[in-house]
Amino acid sequence: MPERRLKIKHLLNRLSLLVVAVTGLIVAAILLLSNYSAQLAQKSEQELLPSIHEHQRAALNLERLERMGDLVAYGADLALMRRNALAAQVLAYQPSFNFDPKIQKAVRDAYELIKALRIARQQYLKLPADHSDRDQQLKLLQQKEQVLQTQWGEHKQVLFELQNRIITDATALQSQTLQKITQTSSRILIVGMIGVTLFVFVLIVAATLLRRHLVTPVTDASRALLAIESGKKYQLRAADYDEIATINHAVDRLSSTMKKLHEMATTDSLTGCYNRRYFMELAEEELINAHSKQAPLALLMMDLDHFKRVNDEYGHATGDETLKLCTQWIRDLLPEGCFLGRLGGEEFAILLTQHNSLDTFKLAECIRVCLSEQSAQQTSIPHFTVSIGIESKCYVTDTVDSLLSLADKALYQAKSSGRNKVVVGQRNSNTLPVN
Ligand SMILES: Nc1nc2c(ncn2[C@@H]2O[C@H](COP(=O)(O)OP(=O)(O)OP(=O)(O)O)[C@@H](O)[C@H]2O)c(=O)[nH]1
Repeated sequence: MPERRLKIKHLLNRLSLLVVAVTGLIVAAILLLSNYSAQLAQKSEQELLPSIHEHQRAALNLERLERMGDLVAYGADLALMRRNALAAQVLAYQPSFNFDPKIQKAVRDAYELIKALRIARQQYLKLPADHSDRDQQLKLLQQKEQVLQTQWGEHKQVLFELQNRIITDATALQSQTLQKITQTSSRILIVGMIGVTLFVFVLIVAATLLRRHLVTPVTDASRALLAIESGKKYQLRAADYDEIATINHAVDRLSSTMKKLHEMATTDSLTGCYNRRYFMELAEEELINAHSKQAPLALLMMDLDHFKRVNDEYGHATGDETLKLCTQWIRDLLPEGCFLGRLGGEEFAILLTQHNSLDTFKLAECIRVCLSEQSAQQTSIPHFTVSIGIESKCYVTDTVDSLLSLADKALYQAKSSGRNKVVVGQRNSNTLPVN
């Protein structure tokens, strides 16, 4: 049953939804706070500011009342006293003190005192010169005036304290308003900062998810394609999304197709060893390598003796089986760094790297003897022998073709001198071990 995966568009939809939701929340929070701040400012303007102004006005009026009282209590001009007493009356009964009954009472008491003081002063100043008991009356009026002045002095103190309280209250109201506005501004700032942080966080989460589920798998797939192109190994992680799974599946199929194609292009279908074209390519590379590193390199040409007879006497199928077993046994004998190629028919070539001449000769002998022995023991095929010609790289001018041609000549010699032999090429034969 195929695994059920989400499509990439679902991932993108979810991420978009997340970003939109978070942005909406942040905008809503900022709008709410801004609205609250605006309301607060409006409230301050409508309620607190008039109240502050009322307090400031009351404080000023109290000061004016004190000055008026002083003019009445200690003045000598009756007209001026009368005007001030009238003004004090107007002031005492105006609504600017209504916000506090205690102040209202103190102001009205002040007016009553001012009124009493004006009457006492008037009586004192207007006492007729021919009054029968003038001295006595003056003394009494003076005493009364003094009592009232003392009372006025005490009441002025009360008014002064009230004035101070009003100013303190007004200042408190002012700072309270400012504090509220500052608090709201700070809240807006904090919410804004939290919002921006949240938004950045959501963006990071979105980027991480996109990277994990989209960018990395696509990058991996592209790396895998490059690896397939250069014949290297690759590894793909399990896909979380449908489209990525499809890409990974296509990459795997491409890889196995490429492997099959490469195998078909490089190997011989009957024996599984390298075909002539690929063997020649490998030999070219190894020869260049050996030249640059001054390393030894040898070529062996091997041919099955009288193979035609095998086909003729046992049939083509047995001939094929013989070729298969022959290559299998040779492969088992070859050390690391050696390549076996089927050049055609029953003719094989072996490329040996990192082998000196003696080792090469020994290996060729070993192959010859082993094949003969193993085929003798094998019941499914007839006994067979092989002839081998060897040629080693001697000069920088040596090419794969020239080495093959020289090894072929050595093989021809092996055949013509009786078969089942290893013959070293003429260039190396006088100094066996070769090279
Ligand atoms: N069964 C089978 N036979 C093949 C194949 N390729 C070539 N041959 C046979 O190999 C034989 C080669 O014979 P020859 O070239 O005359 O040489 P030989 O009989 O081995 O004799 P010498 O090489 O001189 O020892 C031919 O009969 C080819 O038909 C193959 O893929 N399968």
